[in-house]
Amino acid sequence: MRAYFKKRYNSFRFAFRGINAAIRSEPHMRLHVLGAMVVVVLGFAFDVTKTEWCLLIGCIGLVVTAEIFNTAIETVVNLVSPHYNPLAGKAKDLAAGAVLAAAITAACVGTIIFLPYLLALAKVYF
Ligand SMILES: Nc1ncnc2c1ncn2[C@@H]1O[C@H](COP(=O)(O)OP(=O)(O)OP(=O)(O)O)[C@@H](O)[C@H]1O
Repeated sequence: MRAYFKKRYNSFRFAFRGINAAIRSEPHMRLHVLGAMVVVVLGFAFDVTKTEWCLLIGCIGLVVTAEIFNTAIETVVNLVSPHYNPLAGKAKDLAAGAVLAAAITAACVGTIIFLPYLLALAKVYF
């Protein structure tokens, strides 16, 4: 039983090490984290609804998860194909495309949620 919990504990430790490695080594990941912080601050500032929080948190999770998978794929590709290979390039392009698709989705959701709040704020001042 003790060995079981130690194994589960180590699995979490390795997973957090992976997230930490992505934040430390990937400038894009740091940009995503910064973007997530801005979204959370705006969420509190505009006092968004519970449903809107769920959508915003879901989008943050989607983008961060896509970036971590992208980093993992890039790392494996660099390991198995350090020299030029069209398939290696395709794998990296696909992984980067997944991040872009997630980021576009998040940008659309963010615009739909925050634009009405921003317009209402603009009406108060102008
Ligand atoms: N081994 C390779 N063979 C063929 N094309 C490659 C190879 N490595 C990279 N490429 C091409 O160069 C592009 C950029 O690759 P790179 O490894 O610099 O990733 P990146 O997009 O700069 O990632 P990041 O900035 O997140 O590290 C890839 O999307 C791919 O088109």
